[in-house]
Amino acid sequence: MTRQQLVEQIKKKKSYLCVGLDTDITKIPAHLQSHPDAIFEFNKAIIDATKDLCVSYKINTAFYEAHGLKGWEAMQKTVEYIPEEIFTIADAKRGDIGNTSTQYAKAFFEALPFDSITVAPYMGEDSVAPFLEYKGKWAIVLGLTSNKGASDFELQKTGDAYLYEKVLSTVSKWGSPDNLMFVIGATQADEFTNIRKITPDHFYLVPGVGAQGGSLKDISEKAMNKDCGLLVNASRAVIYASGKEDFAEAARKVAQEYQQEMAGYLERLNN
Ligand SMILES: O=C(O)c1cc(=O)[nH]c(=O)n1[C@@H]1O[C@H](COP(=O)(O)O)[C@@H](O)[C@H]1O
Repeated sequence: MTRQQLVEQIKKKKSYLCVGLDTDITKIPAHLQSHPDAIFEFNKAIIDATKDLCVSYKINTAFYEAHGLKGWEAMQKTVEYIPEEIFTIADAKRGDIGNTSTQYAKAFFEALPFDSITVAPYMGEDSVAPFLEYKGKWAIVLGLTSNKGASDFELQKTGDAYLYEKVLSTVSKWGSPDNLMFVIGATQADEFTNIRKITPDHFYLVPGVGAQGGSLKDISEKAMNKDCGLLVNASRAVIYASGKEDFAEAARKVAQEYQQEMAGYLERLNN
């Protein structure tokens, strides 16, 4: 998917919501747990209930890989079920020496039809480059993450800048705002303004609202750019809104609350 197509979807749906399909078999409603294709059945119901409210789905591959071959099959069926116009993210956090990254890129961009993949930048340019060679596909590189461990490396100073600042300014030269995004945790509100200064044009994938307590308001007010420039992810807050038979309606209700709040921030952008 191109940047222009993504921006059009955001405008059309008045939403920059990404629903995270972190589908944990132990957390899905009891009546589905014994289904032979439980993960896909759950995802299908969530997608049907939320697809008009979000512009992206993020499949966290860990929750699928944990089930071996059956999990990979559920992942494939899920990504193929997602409507064409919705941006798909393989949250796989890959990155290795060049020839290995090339195989990861084939796995997620050719064998599976994802639009994008999350990538760790620690091994440098040759580990990220293979993900940037596909037209219409994206690498989403970890910038400043939402977790406590972000302070172990990302928020350590190297010279007079934080390591994450160096990652943003260096990695942004490896691709363009048309094929490269950054992960910025919603819990890192103090840094949003600074981050936008370093990378004014890039899209950010922003996880950490909902269960991790990050603020949609903060990120939207401080880090939106003229194209919106944000995909805000919520996983548990949406997909586990109810653990009962009404799980899909409950997910829709939460997604709708996010979408309506987002419509308000997008409206301000236009004025
Ligand atoms: O790359 C990610 O998606 C990611 C980066 C980050 O800094 N923090 C973070 O929570 N994530 C992912 O975003 C999702 C957040 O899930 P919830 O906290 O349930 O909304 C999970 O799939 C995490 O693996």
